[in-house]
Amino acid sequence: MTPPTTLQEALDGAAAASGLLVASDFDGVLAPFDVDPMAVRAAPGGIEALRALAGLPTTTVAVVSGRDLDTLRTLTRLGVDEPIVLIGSHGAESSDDEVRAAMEAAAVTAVDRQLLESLTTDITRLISDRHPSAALEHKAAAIVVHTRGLPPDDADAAIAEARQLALTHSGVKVLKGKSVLELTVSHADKGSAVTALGRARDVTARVYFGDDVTDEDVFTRMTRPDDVTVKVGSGSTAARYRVEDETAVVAALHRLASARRTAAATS
Ligand SMILES: O=P(O)(O)OC[C@H]1O[C@H](O[C@H]2O[C@H](CO)[C@@H](O)[C@H](O)[C@H]2O)[C@H](O)[C@@H](O)[C@@H]1O
Repeated sequence: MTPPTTLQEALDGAAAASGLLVASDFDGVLAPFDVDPMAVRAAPGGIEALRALAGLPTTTVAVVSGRDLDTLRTLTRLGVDEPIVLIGSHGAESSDDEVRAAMEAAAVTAVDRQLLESLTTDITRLISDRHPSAALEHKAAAIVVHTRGLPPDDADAAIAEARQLALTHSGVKVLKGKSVLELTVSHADKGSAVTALGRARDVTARVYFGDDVTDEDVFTRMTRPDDVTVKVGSGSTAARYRVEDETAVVAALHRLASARRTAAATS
């Protein structure tokens, strides 16, 4: 069979799979950025499209994020009884038992928590003494330095100094995201969590939307012919397809839901 050449063809192909996993990153993919991380809201229609997909037969839906699980639930407004899997803290946390079991070896330990505590003390002092206009976000397994909205020189200096300081704490992983430097003690990654979910549900096609470096862990793991990997926005990527922004993601999700509904009705 000729491989699909456009995203639409690829989505239509995935829609006909016997078992389908549809997973999406949150910030910058389902939700536009905001200077205040807690003021973020999902783009209109995105969560509704995920709900529509999750209601279809043999279709697994997940929202995957660097956010804490609790924060992700609050921001997506997805209820605990809804059949949509949440994967938080870059794979370290999940609402799904099988994903949690698969990621157990990467769980945060008491030693990791101690490391995070001492790192947090040092980073908090650095930011309050030298970069008070940068903001800090505290998560279960990480501390995040936020620089969105700062003049570029100030942002660069805050990130560079925080990175230097983090490197003096052996065992801390440094993730450079969009206007953020995430300093984490987690050993998990989104790619392992998403592929574990796909295995647990026995899916034959997987679709993933992501925009940032941590989503590349998913893109590089999803290389089967029927996998559809979609990078949102600019920048180099291992994804097979690209869309411009959150609005295009919502449109793609609705198209996928509609094609899968048709496939289910005719099978
Ligand atoms: O994996 P994601 O769902 O993409 O989460 C990655 C990080 O997203 C958040 O930061 C980003 O969104 C903020 C709100 O719009 C924005 O202010 C920041 O500049 C972005 O990088 C979140 O705050 C981080 O904890 C996540 O790791």
